[in-house]
Amino acid sequence: MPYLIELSASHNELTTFFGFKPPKNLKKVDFSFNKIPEMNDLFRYKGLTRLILDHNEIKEIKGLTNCSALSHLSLAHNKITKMEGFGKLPIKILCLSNNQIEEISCLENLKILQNLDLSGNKISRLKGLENHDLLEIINLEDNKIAELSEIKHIENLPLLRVLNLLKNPLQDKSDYWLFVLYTLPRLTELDRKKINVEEKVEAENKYAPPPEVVAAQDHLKNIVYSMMQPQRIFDSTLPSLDAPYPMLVLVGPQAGGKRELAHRLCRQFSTFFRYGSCHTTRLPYFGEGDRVDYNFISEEVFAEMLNMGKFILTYKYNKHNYGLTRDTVEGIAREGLASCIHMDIEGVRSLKHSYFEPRYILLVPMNKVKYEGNLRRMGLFSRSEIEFSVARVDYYIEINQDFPGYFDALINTDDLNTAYQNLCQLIREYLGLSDQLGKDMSDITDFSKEVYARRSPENEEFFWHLSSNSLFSDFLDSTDRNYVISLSARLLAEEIPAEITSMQKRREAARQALMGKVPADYTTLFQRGPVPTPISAITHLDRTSPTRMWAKSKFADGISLTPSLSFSEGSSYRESLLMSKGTTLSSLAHFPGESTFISLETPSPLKSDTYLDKETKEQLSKPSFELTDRKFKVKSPVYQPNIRSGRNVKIVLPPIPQCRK
Ligand SMILES: Nc1ncnc2c1ncn2[C@@H]1O[C@H](COP(=O)(O)OP(=O)(O)OP(=O)(O)O)[C@@H](O)[C@H]1O
Repeated sequence: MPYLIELSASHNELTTFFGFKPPKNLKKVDFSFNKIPEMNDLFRYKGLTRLILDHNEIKEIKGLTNCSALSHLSLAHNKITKMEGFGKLPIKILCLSNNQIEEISCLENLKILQNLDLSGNKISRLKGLENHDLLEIINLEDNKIAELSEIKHIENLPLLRVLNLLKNPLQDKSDYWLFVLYTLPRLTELDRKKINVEEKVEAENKYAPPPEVVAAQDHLKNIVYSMMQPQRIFDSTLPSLDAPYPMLVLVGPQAGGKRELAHRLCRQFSTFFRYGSCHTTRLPYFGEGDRVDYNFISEEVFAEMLNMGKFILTYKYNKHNYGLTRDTVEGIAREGLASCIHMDIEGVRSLKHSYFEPRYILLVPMNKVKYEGNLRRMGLFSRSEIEFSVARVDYYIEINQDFPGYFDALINTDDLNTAYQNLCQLIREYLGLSDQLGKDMSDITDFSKEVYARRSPENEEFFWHLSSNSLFSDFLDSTDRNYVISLSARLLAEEIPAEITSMQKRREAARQALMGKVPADYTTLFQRGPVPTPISAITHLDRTSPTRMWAKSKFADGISLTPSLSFSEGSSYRESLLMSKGTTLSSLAHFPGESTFISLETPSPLKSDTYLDKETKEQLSKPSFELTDRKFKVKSPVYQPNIRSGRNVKIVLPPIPQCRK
């Protein structure tokens, strides 16, 4: 049969094959399911392209070296123990499944191999599969591959699309799936399952998360851990809900002068800012003080603090952990001051996810040669660390260019003194301070006190004149702006059903709490520990009864309360804004002066709270106190005023205007 092209002799009892003169054109041969124990030398079968010898009793691959056209060889279900005898054949499809092979070998010359089936063997390593640039499909099901690290042998196969590692011990590894997807990003099918895009993104985010994801995860983690702790109203929550707590964040590359500038700034603007020291697990550099520059802590303490929900943000730099704690910020806010903090860009990314709206000042040494020299002179960093830090200069500049507005200002720190002058100028502008005012910061508090002390219905006109011509105008304008910005954002944003339900629940809980009703179960769920009674913050008052406390307050001693929002129904919005921004009944209670009239203030959040319904507002605005002949008498306590700690220490927090994220 000289023209025979295809021969199928499967399912017989043949013990040998090709014991005849080969037909010239024979290309495809199937001798599967026979009893062939040994392969003959096929040197005469040069035209053979496909040879199937599955389900025989062959122990050794041999006799193929002259089959120069063989592209498909299948020897499944035999007794082969070694991969050998392929020579330089142009094999594209090789099936050796269900044999007794322990090691992948002799494949290096199969340069155009595309499909390899080694399932059902005893293979434990993937070594030997490298450099097969055309390999698209690998089936290694039911083998003994146990280590995820084996995957690295196939990670550079550019065309690998389908991989089967089912029934291998490495399947038991918890991160097997995502690890393989991350290591072999070009796969479309793994373990007979199509891979979807979400899984690929998940794998990428797990093993090489982009910085934005790291920051988002950090924020998420810190929020969750902090929510697991007893909840309280933070000192940094300003009475006007629309005004963010003022914060200044200096950001820039390592040892670029952030810390030094922050300290100098806080010294000069001590009536506005307090240095907020981050926590770190790195060792102190020469000259750095514990709790002065950083809080130096061990890895264990850091981890514990993290779990206890202490941090607002954390980040890693140079293998060391850094974090800004809630306590740091609240401690400063309690004193009525703004926080001045410095951190790396990683921290900023996380902080930008929070509700804080700081001013971010980028401090960059533009002269990289000088910066490198500074780093070297410090003698603290290795060569690679210095190179990394210098490279980060461009990184910071790129972020600033690529994301306009990401930082509020950029200051060149080549010369620290000039940088400081520029920084001061900037801060004065933010604070709305004229040069003259800025020169004597210590007067600010007195000045503010004076303004407030003079306030009364009689001199209201003077007050407005003053406030519209001084730093307070900036203060008010900024509050207005914040209000408008946040209001428009709120109006524009479409809430999803879950958000709407959540808001309704929160409003209801707030309403009920304000009405004096027992909070709903879910409210108490979060209050594991004793929830601080707002009133307890006023330490000089009787704690036993809120009502008595008010009655026994300093009025009796002749100290007056200046009206706040509680002239309320008739009071102007402008007034409300002014008074709500940190000027509270309790804070003003410290200033002696004429007691013109008194009424119990409605806490400013309530006044500005657009969520309250009419009925609640009316109830809340009912005066519970009355002044007759400068005497103070309790009528009926409608609710307990929500006066928080920290609200009564300083009058005005620095008016950092306009939020920008
Ligand atoms: N442009 C500069 N010229 C001279 N010295 C500088 C300059 N910039 C920083 N330094 C010095 O480098 C040292 C490190 O600065 P600093 O601690 O303020 O940096 P940092 O940015 O806070 O660093 P880290 O992020 O590591 O805490 C300080 O002694 C500072 O005086």
